[in-house]
Amino acid sequence: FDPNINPTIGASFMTKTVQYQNELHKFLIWDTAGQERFRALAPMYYRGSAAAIIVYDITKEETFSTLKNWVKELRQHGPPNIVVAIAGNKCDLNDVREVMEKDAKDYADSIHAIFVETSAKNAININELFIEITVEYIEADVKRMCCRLAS
Ligand SMILES: Nc1nc2c(ncn2[C@@H]2O[C@H](COP(=O)(O)OP(=O)(O)OP(=O)(O)O)[C@@H](O)[C@H]2O)c(=O)[nH]1
Repeated sequence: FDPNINPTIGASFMTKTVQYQNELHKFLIWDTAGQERFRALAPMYYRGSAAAIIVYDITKEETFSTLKNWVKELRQHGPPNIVVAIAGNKCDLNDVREVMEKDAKDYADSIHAIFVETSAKNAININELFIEITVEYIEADVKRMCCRLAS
């Protein structure tokens, strides 16, 4: 975590490896810029993706509304089997919270998305988020394989 990080220009790339059931799973991550002026670039990155993490700021209600637009866009133009996860970030700032955890969780459930509140600053629930995505991706993959074998 770098408190003085500059806003993302276009997109930035990073990797993260998580361990789940004695296997290592490597994520190749495109962090797309949040600013509206870069919005048109996002499809280049989510088009071939296995998962998308949509992040809002629990201290800013408007970021939760923007998130809903991203969900709509992903559903319309993203890969059909993409795993969607919603992260309510900055949960270390609970005293200035504007988005209730229950409201966000109810919304995530309604669209069958993974939901966690995170703090990039205090490293809360970051690994858990990636583990949940790993589990959902593996389960979906197993289902796909079973369908292929059955047909
Ligand atoms: N308190 C707190 N501040 C955070 C946390 N995560 C990010 N920030 C701060 O929030 C600001 C924005 O963080 P960014 O990572 O640039 O946010 P972003 O949404 O990726 O922005 P773009 O790069 O423009 O897409 C920075 O000042 C960060 O230091 C967190 O978990 N807790």
